[in-house]
Amino acid sequence: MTKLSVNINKIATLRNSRGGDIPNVVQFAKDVQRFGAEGVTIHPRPDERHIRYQDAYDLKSEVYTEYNIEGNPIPKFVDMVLKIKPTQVTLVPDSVDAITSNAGWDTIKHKDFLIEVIKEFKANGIRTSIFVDPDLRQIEGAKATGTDRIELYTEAFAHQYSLGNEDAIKPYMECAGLANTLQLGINAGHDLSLDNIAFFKENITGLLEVSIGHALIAESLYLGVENVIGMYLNKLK
Ligand SMILES: CC(=O)[C@@H](O)[C@H](O)COP(=O)(O)O
Ligand SMILES: NCC(=O)COP(=O)(O)O
Repeated sequence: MTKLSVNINKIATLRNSRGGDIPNVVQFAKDVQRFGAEGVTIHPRPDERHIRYQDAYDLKSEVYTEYNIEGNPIPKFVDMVLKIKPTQVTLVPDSVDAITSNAGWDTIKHKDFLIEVIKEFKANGIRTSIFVDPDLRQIEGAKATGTDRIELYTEAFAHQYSLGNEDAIKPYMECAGLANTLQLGINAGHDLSLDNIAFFKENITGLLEVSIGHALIAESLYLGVENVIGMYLNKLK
């Protein structure tokens, strides 16, 4: 079964745009869970452009499904995650000024660093996942870090699929096959949408979780949040 984790970054973007507390991020997280989401994902960036560190603390008591905090493991981020102890932490090698996540880890070059930071999170009972490109060498490197799971970075698939290129799924299928052999859990995310999620899901064996935000929030502007979450859940069955 593939769990749907709703990334609520863009709710925070809208909230911050007027300087107040509308829409309320915590209430939105409560509502998406009530509508059937099986997880809530946030990605507090160092500039707090959308999710603030305080949001991460505020959400802890209200997320009763799976709580996934994503980010680059800079000291401030690591400290915050160790204090909150979410269900899962997803490590993403974002640069501070990145407009959005745009690359997976070089799990070979950063092996020693990842081993240490993953060990610390696991010692605190936090499930670990690392954001990776669909590259077999990176999957092998991920196994060496001791991570529980990988998150396949799906932007390349989403873009090519939107152009009609279904072959773009092939690297992801190969990487999923290797991950299953290595007993690495498989998550996926970035630019997944109502248009591409069913095709992705049906081709990826062992997909445990998808985290979806940008498209889901945009689709909800037209179709409604509860309706859209139901549509994703149906496509993930
Ligand atoms: C890692 C990833 O692709 C997403 O988790 C990320 O949260 C998107 O960040 P923005 O919402 O800032 O684009
Ligand atoms: N890890 C991916 C995520 O949380 C949401 O990415 P997107 O759907 O906003 O592109």
